[in-house]
This record gives sequence, structure tokens and C-alpha cells, in this order.
Amino acid sequence: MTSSPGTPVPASTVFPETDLRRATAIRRITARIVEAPTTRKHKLSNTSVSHQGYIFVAVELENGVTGYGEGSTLGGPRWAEESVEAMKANIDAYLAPALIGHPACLAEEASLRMDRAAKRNFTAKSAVDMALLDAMGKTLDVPAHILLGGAVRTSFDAIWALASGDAAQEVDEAQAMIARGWFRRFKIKLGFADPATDLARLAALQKALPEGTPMVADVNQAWSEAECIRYLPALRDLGVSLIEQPLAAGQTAASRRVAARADVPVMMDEGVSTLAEAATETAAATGSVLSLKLCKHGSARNLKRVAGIAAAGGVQLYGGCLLESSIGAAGHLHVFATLPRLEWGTEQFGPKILVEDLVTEGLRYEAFQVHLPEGPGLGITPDHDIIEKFSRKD
Ligand SMILES: O=C(O)C[C@H]1C=CC(=O)O1
Ligand SMILES: [Mn+2]
Repeated sequence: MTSSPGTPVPASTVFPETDLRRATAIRRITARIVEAPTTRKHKLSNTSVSHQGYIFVAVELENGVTGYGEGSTLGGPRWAEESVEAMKANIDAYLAPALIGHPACLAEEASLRMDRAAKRNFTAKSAVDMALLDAMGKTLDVPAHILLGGAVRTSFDAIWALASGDAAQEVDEAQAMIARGWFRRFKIKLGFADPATDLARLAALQKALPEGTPMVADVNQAWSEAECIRYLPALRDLGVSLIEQPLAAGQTAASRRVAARADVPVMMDEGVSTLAEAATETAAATGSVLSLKLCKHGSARNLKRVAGIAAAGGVQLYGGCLLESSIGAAGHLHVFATLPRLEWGTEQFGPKILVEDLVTEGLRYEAFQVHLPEGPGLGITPDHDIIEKFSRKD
């Protein structure tokens, strides 16, 4: 459209709001359970997985556009309370009916409707929200980040998680990631073995990797305060740069004491999901860094609110993951791209741990960075043959 300078363009000729509401009315929402094999066993304090369970959501709008979203789990309802089965049941019976006919362009109202239809269910809600975002980006022909305030970065320092529990394998894997130019920052999972075995794994890595290699140690709530007092100094001596969620979520007083005595920063993860938890845990100083994940916060906009609360309290931010495919990882990158600060980079290594990614062209990992995809919506295209192959058939 052209207009002479100074002549205002009437809003109605750009995109009449009522037309947009009508065009983006939600016609259908479908949810599929997908179980995608991983290249190796991934072990955490409380589970071990050899395939990733996802809920894959498709939202069809009246204008014919379909948006896609994904919610991830780790070993069923073990990392958090939602399983793929529960997500499918709750999307089909509660979240989808609450949204049929509602305009996707009114995303805040869509979230309110989902909140009225179901308590918590953050991963399921975030998968639907991601699909709405993708559909709106495609409708308006803009990348999803534009709808969230616009990107302030398009690439991110990428972190890879070492979690086989086999020290020699982990050294080989870390060296291979460096050689490929994909990852040179690492996270190690602790807590499924006794602390002495975990420390030996770390010592092997410290010996083999370049000096100063950034290393996050994620305990996934497995230690007590007493174990932290005993072992955190050893983690520091082995070069750990960040200690993630050592104590159980909700152990606020003990976590505050651990964070105060640790001379390595402590990162909050499972303990901060809601806005209220972000406010409480930030004020209580149970950590000085926060891991952000859509599956914890329920929507792209809620993730931004949680990030704002934490940042306002002086907490640094880390882009977490739950081993999403390139679908969910792209959803995260579009939100992370818009955060004013993201001091610790992002994991989002999931696409590289899958035997086969769920998209036609996976996220780009280059120069130790993962790159924000381009194009409308999330900027990825689901590979429906692969999704069909790994979909649960019953
Ligand atoms: O951070 C977590 O607790 C969940 C997940 C993310 C990476 C990984 O290895 O586990
Ligand atoms: Mn964690």
C-alpha cells in the first residue's frame, strides 16, 4: 500500500480488527502424543529416558492457517506433574473446548480462558499458546518474536547436557560437541549416583576439557542441605560455574542458607514456576540465577513476566529446556530473543539429542551458538511423516 507523506493510512484499510478476529477464530485444536527416541540414555536424579515424550498441538484457524506447538516431559510425570497422557486428556476435554471460536489474535484472553478451564497444567497450556503464536505469526506474515516485543538478539550461547552417567562417554561426547562447533558450554546431571561417583565424573571432565570450560551442575532437587554443605566446595574446586536446584522445590529457608554460603551461584529451576513463586523465591534469595522454561510458566507472555519479576530482584536469567524438538526449541528461542537480558545463554540442545528431529529443517547450531529461525510464526516446518512415525497409535 502506498500513501503520500503526511496522509494518514486509515487503520481499517490496513487490517480491520473485526476481520482479524473473524479470520483467526479457532476452528480446531488437536493434540498428539509423540515419543521420539534419543541418541543415548539421559539420566537425571529421579528418572532416566531413552525417548522424549511430547504433546504435539495443531491449531487450525478459520483463515486456513495452522499453527503448531509442543510441550515436553521427562520420563512421564516425574520431572513435573504433567504426563503426555494427562496433557492430551486435558487439552481434548478442557483446554480445546474453551478456545473453539475464540480469536487467536486475543492471546491474553485465550490464556485466561485456559486458566478458567484448568488449574496449573502449565506444559499443556504452553503448547497450545505456542501453536496460537505460530498461527498468528503466519497469519500476519511475521516471525513470532515480533508478536512478543521483537528480538534483541538472534543467536544464543548454547549449552549441552552430559547425562549418561558414564565418565568416559561424557568426556568423548563433550569433545565431539566442541569439535563440531556446536557446544562448548556444558551442564552435567548429578544426583542419580552417590556424590563421590558424581565428583569423579566431574574430575574426568575437568581434566579433559579446555581450562575454564563453563560447567553447570544440575542436581534436580536430589541433595539435602547437609549434602550441599559437604559437597558444594568440591564442585567449586572442580570448576563448576553454576549449581542448579540442589534442594527440593519449596525448601525455601534451607535453599536460602545454601545459596548464601555457596561461593558459586545457585540457579533456581523446579522451585519457580508461577509468578508468585518467582516473587517469593527471588525475595527469599534462594538463588541468584533463574532457569526459564515455557513448560513451567504456561505461556510465552507469562515467561516474560516471570523473567521480569526475577530480573527486578537482581536475579540473572538462563534459557532452560526440557529436551524439546526444534518445534518447542524454536518456541523458546522466539521468547528468549525478546528478553532484555539473558546472561547465561540457553540450553535448547534437544534437537541434537533426538535420533530424528520433528521438523524438515532443524535449528541451526554454528559457532557454538544456536540461531533464531527466520520466517513467519516459529519459522520451522513440522515433518508430518516423522511425527506420524513416532506418534502413539492407540
Ligand atoms: O533442567 C532440567 O532440570 C531438565 C532438563 C534440561 C536439561 C536436562 O538435561 O534436563
Ligand atoms: Mn534443571
